[in-house]
Amino acid sequence: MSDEQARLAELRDEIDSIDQQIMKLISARARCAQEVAHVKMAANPGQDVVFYRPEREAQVLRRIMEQNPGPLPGEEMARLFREIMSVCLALEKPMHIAFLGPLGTFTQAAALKHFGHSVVSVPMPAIDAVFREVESGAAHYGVVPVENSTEGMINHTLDMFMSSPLKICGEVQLRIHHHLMVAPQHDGQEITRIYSHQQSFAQCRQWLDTHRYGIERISVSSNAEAARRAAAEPGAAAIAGDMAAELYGLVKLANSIEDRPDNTTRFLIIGREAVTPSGHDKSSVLVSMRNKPGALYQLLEPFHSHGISLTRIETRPSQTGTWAYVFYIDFEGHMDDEPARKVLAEVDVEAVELKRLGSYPIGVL
Ligand SMILES: O=C(O)C(=O)C[C@]1(C(=O)O)C=C[C@@H](O)C=C1
Repeated sequence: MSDEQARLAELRDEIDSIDQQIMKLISARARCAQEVAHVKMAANPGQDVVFYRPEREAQVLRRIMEQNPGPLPGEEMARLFREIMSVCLALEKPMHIAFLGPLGTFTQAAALKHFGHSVVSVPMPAIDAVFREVESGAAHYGVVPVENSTEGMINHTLDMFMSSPLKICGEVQLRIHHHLMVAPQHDGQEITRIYSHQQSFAQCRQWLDTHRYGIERISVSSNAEAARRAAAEPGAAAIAGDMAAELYGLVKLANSIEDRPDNTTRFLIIGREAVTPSGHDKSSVLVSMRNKPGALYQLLEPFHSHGISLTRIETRPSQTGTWAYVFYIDFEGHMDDEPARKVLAEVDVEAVELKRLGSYPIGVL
């Protein structure tokens, strides 16, 4: 045996022994999670127990990132623990997560990034269908896109909150990489049309104008649908992401063709229960103000005087009156925190309607 072989054998023995320890520790952790489930059930006999605790998960992931000794990057270490928690939660109770489908969309990728892979992810045909699935109790939580760094807000999602009783329980951001892809059996053939979602076309406009100018662009309901068509039709290509490429077995002709390298979409997790403070939270409210001079000032002034930072304010037409508007506001902190309570009490006095959409941990991964 050469020196190299001897050293490799020694290191592999060490890895085997470490794996053994990791396995024992993960099993011990899983038994703890099972015990947590028993405690939760005993404390709420006969009730619909909430097993998923977003605030606790965020705390665990933050601690892992803070204490990670390296050489693995903190985010990679947290991703491993994301999956460990996901499988522990599945032992307590398998979670059904509705998402804006079909299979292979970026929303599915976001759902798996947020909840880990040990959930049952259920594709829905539209954003309102995701809301309905969670409202009816058929799914525990839902995942919907809310904004893209290139294209702006997804108004359909914002508008759903005007009528839905659901709460926002979390957020997750996903870097969006678009690829131009074709079916392997059609690779090398002339491309006569490209399928994609209109948002993806918008995010790749410059690249397409430069590299595939003049080829017909056909908007379809999702990137995954675009990939499905490209898989079946000669002469067709799709712009879609990795999940869709994998699902339909497509080959990439060009990688990461989005015009902006930081192209990111933010998704919301919607559920039926409010989330308790995690220590690093964000809140969302919808406010409808009287249509009079100074209304916006009156709305924003309490946030300023109590030192609360707004992270977003969007205006949407109200669904009840012509030229009436509602403000969709995100701010730092949890609604149960004293300053936020005071602000919302003051806003409530001036507002026609104040709807608390939820407080939730700021996305960790
Ligand atoms: O702490 C809890 O309440 C648990 O159920 C345990 C645990 C975990 O594995 O750490 C699992 C699921 C919850 O979403 C949060 C944390």
